[in-house]
Amino acid sequence: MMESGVPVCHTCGEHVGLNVNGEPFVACHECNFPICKSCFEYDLKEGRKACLRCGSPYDENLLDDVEKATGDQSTMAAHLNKSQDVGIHARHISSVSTLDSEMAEDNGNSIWKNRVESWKEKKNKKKKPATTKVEREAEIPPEQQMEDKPAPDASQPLSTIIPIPKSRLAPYRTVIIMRLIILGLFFHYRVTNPVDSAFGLWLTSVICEIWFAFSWVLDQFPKWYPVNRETYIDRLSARYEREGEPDELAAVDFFVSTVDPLKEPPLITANTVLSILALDYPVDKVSCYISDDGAAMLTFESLVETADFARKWVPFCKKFSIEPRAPEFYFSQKIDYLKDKVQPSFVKERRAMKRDYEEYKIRINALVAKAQKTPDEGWTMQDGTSWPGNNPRDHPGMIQVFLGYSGARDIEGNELPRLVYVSREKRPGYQHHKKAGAENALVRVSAVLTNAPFILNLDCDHYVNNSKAVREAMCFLMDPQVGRDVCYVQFPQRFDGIDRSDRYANRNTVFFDVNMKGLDGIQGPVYVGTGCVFNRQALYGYGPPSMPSFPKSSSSSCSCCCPGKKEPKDPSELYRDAKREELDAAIFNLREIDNYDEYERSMLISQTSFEKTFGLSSVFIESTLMENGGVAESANPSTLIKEAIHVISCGYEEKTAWGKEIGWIYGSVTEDILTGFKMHCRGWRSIYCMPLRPAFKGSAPINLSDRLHQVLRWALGSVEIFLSRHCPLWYGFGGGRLKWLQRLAYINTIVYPFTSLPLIAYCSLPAICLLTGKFIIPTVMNASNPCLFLVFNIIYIHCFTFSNLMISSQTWQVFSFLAFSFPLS
Ligand SMILES: O=c1ccn([C@@H]2O[C@H](COP(=O)(O)OP(=O)(O)O[C@H]3O[C@H](CO)[C@@H](O)[C@H](O)[C@H]3O)[C@@H](O)[C@H]2O)c(=O)[nH]1
Ligand SMILES: [Mn+2]
Ligand SMILES: [Zn+2]
Ligand SMILES: [Zn+2]
Repeated sequence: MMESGVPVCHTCGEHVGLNVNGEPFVACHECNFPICKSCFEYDLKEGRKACLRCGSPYDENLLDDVEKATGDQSTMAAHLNKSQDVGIHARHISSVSTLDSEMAEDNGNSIWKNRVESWKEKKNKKKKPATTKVEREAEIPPEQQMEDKPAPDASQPLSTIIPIPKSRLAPYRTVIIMRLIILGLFFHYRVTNPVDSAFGLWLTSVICEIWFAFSWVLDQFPKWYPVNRETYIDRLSARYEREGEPDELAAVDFFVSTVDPLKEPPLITANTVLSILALDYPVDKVSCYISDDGAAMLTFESLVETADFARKWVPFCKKFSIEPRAPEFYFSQKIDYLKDKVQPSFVKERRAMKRDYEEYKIRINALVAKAQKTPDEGWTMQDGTSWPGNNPRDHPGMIQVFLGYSGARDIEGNELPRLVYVSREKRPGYQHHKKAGAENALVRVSAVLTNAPFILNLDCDHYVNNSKAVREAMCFLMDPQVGRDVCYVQFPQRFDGIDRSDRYANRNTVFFDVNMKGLDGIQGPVYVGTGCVFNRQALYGYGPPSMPSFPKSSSSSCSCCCPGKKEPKDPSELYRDAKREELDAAIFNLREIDNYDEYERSMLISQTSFEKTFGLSSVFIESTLMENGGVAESANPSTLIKEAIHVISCGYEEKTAWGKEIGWIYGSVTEDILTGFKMHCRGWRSIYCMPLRPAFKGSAPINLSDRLHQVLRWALGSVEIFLSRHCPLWYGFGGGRLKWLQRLAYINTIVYPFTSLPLIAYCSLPAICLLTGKFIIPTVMNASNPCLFLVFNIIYIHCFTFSNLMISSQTWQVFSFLAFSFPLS
C-alpha cells in the first residue's frame, strides 16, 4: 500500500507514484495536476507536452528523460496530431438550418442530397449487416464466448412471464383481505360510537380516516397481480440477425429533451447523447434527436464537440464492450476495470481515451464558462453569422444533422448513428406546451427524416446504463405475439448519487419495484416520462390492431381517437380497425398516383382528412401511412429538410389533434401520466421491463428546495388532470377498454395530492385534543380495548406509507410517533 498522501492520477486512477527523491511525482509544477508517470510518458509519446489543466509546458527535466527514452517518435506524433486537429476543427459546422437562412438551407439540402443518395446506394447493395459477425463476437464478454452454449432457438418466444409463486402471493393477498375486514370493523366502531362531547373533532377525524382508508384501497388493489418478466436477447439475435442476411432489427428514434443548459449541464446532456450513440445496436437503426427548447448556442456548440468526440468514444466502447457507455459515469466507476478484459491493448487505449475525454471535458467547460454572460449584441456563430436563437422566446426553427451516412465516420472508418439538433420555432402568442410540445415536435421531425417504427425518449439527465436496453425492449415489441398490442415498454427510473438513507425519497422504491410490477399484471405500467420505448403507431392515436374498431363517428375527423358511443354491431367488423383500413386505402392511392405531380398528390392526400388530425404536411402524413416505418421512397429528398422545418413551426399544431388526441397529450405538467392514460384507454397494453443491469440512470434533485418544487409540480400536474376532461374518474368509460383495476391506479395517481388536506387536519387533531382536553375516541375504550389501539395504529401507519407525498424515513417516524403517543396520552 502506498501512503495516503500520494495523489491519484487523474487519467488512470492509479496513485501517481514517487520520484527518485521519494516525493510524489509531479509533472506540472504550475498547478500540480495529478498525473502518474506512465500516463505522463504516454502523453509525451502522443506529442502533448503541456499540462492538461493549466496549459503550461511540462517540467523540462522530466521531458528530457522521457524523450531520451522514446526518441524521435514524439515529434512525429505531434505533427500528426496537429494535422488531425486542423481536420477536426474544419469539420465544426457552425451553420444551422433555419427557415429564414438561405445559406443554411443550401447546406441542409446538400446534406440531404448526400444522405438520400447513400440510402439509394444502400438499397442497391442490399445492406450489409451493420456489425459483422466477428465484431459481434468481440462484444460478447469472454466468459460467455467460451461456454459452449446451445445455439438459441429463433422460434422460441422472446420473453416469458415469470409468475410470482402462489406461496408468496397468497399470504400477501390474505393480509390485504384481513386488513380490509379489520378496516370495516374499525369503521363500524367509529361510526356507531360518536363522541358527543367533541362532535366536531370526532367528525373531522372520521372523515379523515375514511379518506385514508379509501386511498389505501386505491393503492392496494392495483397490486393484486404482480408479474415478473424475463427476456431472451440471444433469441432476438438469432431471429433477426441471421448470419449473411441483412439485419432485421427495427429502427429506433431516440429523443432527448433539454431546456436550459445553465440548469441542465451540457456535459450531462452530452453524456446522454454519447451513451445513445454507443449503444449495442446496428448503427443504421439508431438516430438521436436532441430537442433544445432554450435555443441555446451553448447546447448547439457542445453538441458539435460531442459529435466529434463520439468518433473516438463509440469505437472504443464497442471494441471493449464497456458499460456504461456514458464516459463521465464509466470513468468514475469505482470497480476493477480490468476484470473480464482480455485484449492486451485495453489498458493503453483506456488511458488514451481517458485523456481524450478530459480534453473534451475541458472544451465543454470552456464553452459553459463562455456562456455565463451573454454579450449585448447576442451570440455569434463561428462563421460570423448571428445565432438565430438569440431570443429564446422568439426565434425560427433550427435543425442540424450531424454524423450519419453522409456525415463524419468514426476514427476506424465505420458509420455512426445520426445525430440531429432540433430547436422548434418559438413565437410570442403561441403556446409551446413545455416538454410535451417538444416531444411532439420531435415526433414530426423524426417522422420526416427517419421515421423509425419505435421511439425511445429520455430526459437530458438520464443516460443509457445498459447498452443492450433497446434489445430488451425489442424482445417485447418485435415479438409477433406479444408486441402487437404493446404501446410502450417502460423501464424503471434509477438514480445515481443518492445518499444512503435516500433523504428525499428519490428512489421511489415502492413505486418502481412494487406498484409498477403490479400494474404490469393488469394492463401495464404507467408512463413515467423517461426511459420508455414507444410504438410510433400508438402515438398517432390509433387503437391496437387486435382490438375491435371504434365505430366511425361522422362528426369527428379522427374516428380512432374518440371513444365510441356504441358498440359495433356487425361481429365481422369487430376485429378490424377502421382507421387502419383507411390507411391501407390511402397507401394504395399513393402508389397509384406516383405519376401525379406534387400538388395533385397533396390534394389527394388531403381528401383523406388526415390534415385535420396531423396538420398540413403531406410528407408527414405520408410517413404515418408507413406502418413499418422508413422514409417514403416517393418523397422528394430536397423537400425533406424544408419539411422538417415546416413541421416544427409554432403554428403547425393549430386546429389539429396534436396534444389533444395524438402524440404527447397537453393539459398537465405531468404530461406523462396523461399520455400513457390515453393509450390505455384505447385498449393498448404496456410492458414493464427490468433488466438485471438497470437500463437507464438519471440524476435526481438532491437538495430540499429542488425536490420540494418537483413534488409540488407533480402534485399540481395531478390536480390539473383531475380537473380536466381526461379525469380517470369519468373519462373513457365508453370504450370499455380500460381495465377497472388500471383505472383505480390512475385514480390513485391523480387524487393522492388531496390526501395532504386530511393529513394536515389529522395531524393537528392531537394538539387540539391536548389543548381542549377533549378526545376523538370515547374514553371508555382507552385501556380496555388494546386491540382497537393496534388497529387504529396500523391504519394510521398505512395511510402514511402508501402516500406518494414526500415522506422520508424521518418524517415518517415523526408521524408514527404521533400516531402511537396520542392514544396513550
Ligand atoms: O419546456 C420544457 C420543459 C422541460 N423539458 C424537458 O423535460 C424533461 C423533464 O423536466 P424536469 O424539469 O427534469 O422535470 P422532472 O420533474 O425532473 O421530470 C420528471 O417528471 C416529468 C413530469 O412528470 C416527466 O416528464 C419527466 O420525464 C420525469 O423525469 C427535461 O429533460 C427537460 O429538459 C423540455 O424539453 N421543455
Ligand atoms: Mn429531471
Ligand atoms: Zn496514470
Ligand atoms: Zn498545470
